[in-house]
Amino acid sequence: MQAISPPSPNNLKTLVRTTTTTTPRPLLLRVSPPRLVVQCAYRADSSSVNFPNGVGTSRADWQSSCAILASKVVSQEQPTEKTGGADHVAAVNGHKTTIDLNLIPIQKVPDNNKPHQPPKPLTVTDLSPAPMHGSQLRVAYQGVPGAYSEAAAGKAYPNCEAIPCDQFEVAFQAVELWIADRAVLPIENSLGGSIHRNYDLLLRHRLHIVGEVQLPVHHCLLALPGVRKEYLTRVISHPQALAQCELTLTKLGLNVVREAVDDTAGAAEFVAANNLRDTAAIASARAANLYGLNILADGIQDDSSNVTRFVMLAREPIIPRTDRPFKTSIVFAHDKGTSVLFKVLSAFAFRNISLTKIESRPHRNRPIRLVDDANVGTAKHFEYMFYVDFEASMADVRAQNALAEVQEFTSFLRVLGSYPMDMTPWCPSGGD
Ligand SMILES: O=C(O)C(=O)C[C@]1(C(=O)O)C=C[C@@H](O)C=C1
Repeated sequence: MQAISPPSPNNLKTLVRTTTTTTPRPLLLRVSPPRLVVQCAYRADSSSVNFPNGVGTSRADWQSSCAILASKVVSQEQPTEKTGGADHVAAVNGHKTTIDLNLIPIQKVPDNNKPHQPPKPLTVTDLSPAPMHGSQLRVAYQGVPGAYSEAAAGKAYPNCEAIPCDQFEVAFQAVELWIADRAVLPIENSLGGSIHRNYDLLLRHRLHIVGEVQLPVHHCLLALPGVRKEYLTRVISHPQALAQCELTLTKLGLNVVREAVDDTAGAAEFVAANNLRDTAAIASARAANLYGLNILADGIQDDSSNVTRFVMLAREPIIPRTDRPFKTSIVFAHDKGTSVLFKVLSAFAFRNISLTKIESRPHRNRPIRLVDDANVGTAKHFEYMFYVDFEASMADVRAQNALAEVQEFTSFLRVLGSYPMDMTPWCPSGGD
């Protein structure tokens, strides 16, 4: 198996930005230094139930504690420092005063199969907040047109204006600064696993998850017209796409260098714009169409039911309901690391609430906990933030009680969102 070249930030920027293609450019914002924003959405009062000895109470204890805790849910959002601000919008495509939000999808000219010249980029005067009435919803996504995230934005919000952003962080900021109304971001893939960057950004920013969409991801191997597999020395794509196609690439005899770039469609654009005859891109059929590439191989994901789950983010949460299936996403931490994990998870198990996802990320504020033992030395435990998705609405009393109990065992708890589950019929061959 070939090693994937580490994505050097400078190279990545160069890859996507030095192209001369006529497609819309992604939105670029200057990103402020990372700050951890911590807020507690649910709290119990000070008369909370304590478990003697920390661990090891019986199931009966747990259940009675659940009943006691039932009345203790207090919804309270702590005021936190706002991330971003108008002053953060400064560097856009290398210019201080110009922002490029070319939003109109490229149309094909039927006879020469070349894209139209795109409309003129928008300027800084277009940075005013979105008009609330009679206008299209503006949806930020990471990548360039033809990216799967753009397709996910279209699935989540048909007829929206899709705003390309060069990084995930920029998509968050676009919503915070009212440049966009929503962001649609990948969070996990059935083959490649979690998109960790977005888990970290969910915590750092104050946006709310207001929905999810699951998009079948159907990858193609794209190259310039006339290029054959035998000519290839390199395959470029988003790291997730490379991971999702690794076995198939090997089966196709493509034991060539893999190189990671910012997004799949950006890879296609790069191959086309630089007339690379030794390089193929993994991207969607739509990207092939947009950038004038041929499809050398179709459906090259290692599993035909390859699906990426995206979350929709907004400045305000939606009001949870109980008349349709809802999911709730939370993040929590505890001073004693993983030792409370069982207690937290049992709060859901005892109420028959199914968990759909558990993820852990390093606790950036306190990554290591030292435990001294005079006899044997010092144990160095890693500390985590735990992300859990469960199948219940926050309007459901079971979920409220479960969270009241969870906060008893956690030093930090935040509800990231309670939102309708994507229940669209299963259609894995649906393509991109
Ligand atoms: O590069 C793209 O086209 C994206 O939309 C990003 C992304 C991802 O981050 O996982 C989205 C879906 C696919 O899983 C591959 C890549």
